[in-house]
Amino acid sequence: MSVSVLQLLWLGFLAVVLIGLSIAPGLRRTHPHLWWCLLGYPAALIRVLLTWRRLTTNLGLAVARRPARAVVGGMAVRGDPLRPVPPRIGLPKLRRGGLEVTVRLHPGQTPDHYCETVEALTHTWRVHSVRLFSSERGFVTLSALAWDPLVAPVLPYRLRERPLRAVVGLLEDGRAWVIDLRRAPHWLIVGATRSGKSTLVAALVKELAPQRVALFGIDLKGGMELSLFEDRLSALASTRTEAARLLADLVAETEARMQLCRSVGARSVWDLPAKLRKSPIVVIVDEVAELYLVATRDDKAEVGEISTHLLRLAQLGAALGVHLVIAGQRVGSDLGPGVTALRAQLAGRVCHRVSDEGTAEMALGDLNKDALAAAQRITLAEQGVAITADTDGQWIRARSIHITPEQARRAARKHARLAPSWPGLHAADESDEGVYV
Ligand SMILES: Nc1ncnc2c1ncn2[C@@H]1O[C@H](COP(=O)(O)OP(=O)(O)OP(=O)(O)O)[C@@H](O)[C@H]1O
Repeated sequence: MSVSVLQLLWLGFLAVVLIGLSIAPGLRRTHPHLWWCLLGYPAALIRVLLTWRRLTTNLGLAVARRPARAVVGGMAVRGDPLRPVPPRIGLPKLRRGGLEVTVRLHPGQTPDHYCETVEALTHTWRVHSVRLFSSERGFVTLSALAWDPLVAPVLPYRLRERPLRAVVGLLEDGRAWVIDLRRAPHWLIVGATRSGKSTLVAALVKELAPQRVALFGIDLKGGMELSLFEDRLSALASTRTEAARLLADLVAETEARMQLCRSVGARSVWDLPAKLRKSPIVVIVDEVAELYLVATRDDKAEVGEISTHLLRLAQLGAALGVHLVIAGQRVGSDLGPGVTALRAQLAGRVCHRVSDEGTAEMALGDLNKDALAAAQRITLAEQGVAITADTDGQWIRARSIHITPEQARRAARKHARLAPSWPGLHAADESDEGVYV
């Protein structure tokens, strides 16, 4: 019996399909991105194209060419069109761990019509999530993610190093999570114990360590957390008195920078001529509530002083290259009016799992109620997961890279020579090492 070429092709095709089906689960577990390119994306593409008409009809997004009303024998009748036309879509594009499809809106439709349908799209396409954005009038882009990238965040690529910018993790939409101090000069990071605050701070310090930045630490838990990076810090305050002194000095430095800018007619340190330019300063405060605790009358005076200094640094610092990163477990309005006033200046926000509503409210309540609800849904098992928002008020789920204390300590030690000496902030070494502003 002779086998025709057609039969051979058919057998070959069958073999490829069977091999594909048998290796798919293992490949998905071990090499999810490869699985997505080879098998997941083609299957999802076929599913999107095959279900589009039925999906949009069921969701009311397909419209009839003719009006739904007609005159029949002198009567106006209204009914469902027989064959509504679905909105036109382009070919779904392959994206890292997902796909993207652009939809042309029917006349009269707005992106809001699609916002309500993302849940249905997620189920029909059998993907982890669907997000929607509109970058061009008359079109919306539906961006689907095949799985939750926050389960095991791996940075897909390295971004170009830019001063005061740190890649600290992954966003839910698959992009890198960047803390950019030029964009949002001051940050508030909150989270209950074991929620991942210190890991995030470690990731931030590890990224800032190779840059020409002066790092300062205030850690009233006896320096337990920030002493890891001591080699790279220009100063570390571990008592409240030391913190008050350090903050007073930093305010004096900020005022000196202001004078300097005024004398040469610059509007910010970034506009200063290169030879006058100063190292940016990043002040990291761990467990901010400790700074505001009042037990005795003497404490009250010191807390008032610290509160004023922090507020001044936050108000003046943005244009003068002085940045605050304030972290804490409990940051509620009960700590005093100074904290609420400070919060207003901290445009960058990160809220991990929190144990009290007041702290989540302090971090996100003034931005978006949805963000607040999303933060309250973070579970105990989701260590490192947080809701983050910066200057544009948009919020998103994110997860920091898991940096161990040892990795952070090693990075600090490696770049210790870049720590400018304080006071005076003289560069510790004059080599070309590090990223310049
Ligand atoms: N991004 C992450 N991915 C995976 N695990 C993480 C992540 N961040 C933190 N963890 C885990 O959570 C543990 C606690 O994290 P971390 O010490 O950063 O919490 P914390 O909020 O600073 O706690 P505390 O306030 O008690 O110091 C870490 O030991 C680590 O095992």
